[in-house]
Amino acid sequence: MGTDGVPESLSPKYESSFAYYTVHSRLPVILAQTADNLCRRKNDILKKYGQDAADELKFIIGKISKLRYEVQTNKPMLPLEGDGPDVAVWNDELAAQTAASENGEPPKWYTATWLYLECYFYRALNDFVRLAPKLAGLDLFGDQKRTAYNNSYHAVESLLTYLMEVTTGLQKGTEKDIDEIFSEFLQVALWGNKCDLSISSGSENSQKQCVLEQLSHLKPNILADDTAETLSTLRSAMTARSGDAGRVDIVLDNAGFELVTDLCLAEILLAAGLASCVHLHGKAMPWFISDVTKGDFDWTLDTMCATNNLAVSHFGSKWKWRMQEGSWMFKAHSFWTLPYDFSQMRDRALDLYQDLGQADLLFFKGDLNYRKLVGDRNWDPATPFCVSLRGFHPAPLCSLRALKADTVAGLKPGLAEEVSKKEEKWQVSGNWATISFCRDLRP
Ligand SMILES: O=P(O)(O)OC[C@H]1O[C@](O)(CO)[C@@H](O)[C@@H]1O
Ligand SMILES: [Mn+2]
Repeated sequence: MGTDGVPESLSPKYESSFAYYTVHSRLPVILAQTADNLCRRKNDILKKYGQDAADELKFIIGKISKLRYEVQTNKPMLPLEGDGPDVAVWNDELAAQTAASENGEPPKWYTATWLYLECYFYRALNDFVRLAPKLAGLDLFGDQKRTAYNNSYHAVESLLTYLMEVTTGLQKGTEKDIDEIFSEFLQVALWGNKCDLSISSGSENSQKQCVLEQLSHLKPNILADDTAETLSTLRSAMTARSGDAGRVDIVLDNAGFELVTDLCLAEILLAAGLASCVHLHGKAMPWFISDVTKGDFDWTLDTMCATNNLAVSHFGSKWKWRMQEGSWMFKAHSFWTLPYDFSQMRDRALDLYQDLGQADLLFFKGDLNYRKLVGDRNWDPATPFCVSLRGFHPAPLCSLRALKADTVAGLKPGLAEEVSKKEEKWQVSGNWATISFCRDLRP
């Protein structure tokens, strides 16, 4: 516990931690597979970017192998060399951490904080691409993300067929209870977070079964469920505006099946009259393998439009239309791909903090967003979720997360101990989840 009452940051310096396992076993595998993918895709890439980009491709592969060596041998992190509006921020942060360290040395792979080193890892990969101007825009994980969507296509079909039924029912006014629908689609978006590519070190990990059939079976694995408070806060905000629905934001996580589940939630919010517009926040660069960029978002809608399943193509065109008419908006602020936790947002990106403050409700999807919400710290799991936010509160917020990192707050006292008896690796297996809400920071 630090002097400020906030527990220590997670770090690979603790050998039994998931952070250690990540640096030791996951990151080197991700690098080897990324280099391997580039070699295998060489012909396709050169067809797209031109044969004269061959040297640059070789250069990137060389940089990736060098990074792998540096991670495995615990070398210090190096300043970024490429361009990008965030380079100065990254290099200033590296200099600040170097100056603040006991021996005046830069952070190293096995001793830095986990959040910083893992964010640096993905930013460094992007740096390599930025140093190769002929390959500008190349997404090192693009292929894996598209494969993940294609492999989950049957689950996408059943989910969107069901969404069509529900939204048609809502239009006719004969639908089931809105509370029930909201809760159902919240759980769909929650479990959509089970299948990201980073937890499986980039290997195929897509949703094969229909998620709807699994909801009741998965329900006991939701360790905190603040669905009712989330919905009632949304309704109170509307009542305060004499019934007018307002803005809801979704801070997205992964492309593929999870993105479709998040867009279903966005559609339900509008169709049920719980929101008048939804702002979707994606990433400004490829991030943690599967995170959604604007390119992934557009590809998903285009691919949906081109399929011959009625429901899938219907929502593909409807969602494109939503983007055009403005009931949906896609944003990619550079703060989401910086190494800071969200308690630092107000100081580092006041514009984003103020923008989020315009919403009635914020959804934060996934594990990394959760880690950034709680500062990636070693909390006692019974710490109230609002306390773990350490002052971050632009608007009422709800996190939907499958546990894939060893940090959690907001659980009832004793629950963590109970679950650990059922599954030893419960904090990182993705089998358990939380729906955690914070209305305001006052106790
Ligand atoms: O896509 P998500 O849910 O943010 O998960 C990202 C993954 O990356 C990590 O944050 C670290 O590798 C894990 O905790 C998690 O498995
Ligand atoms: Mn992710």
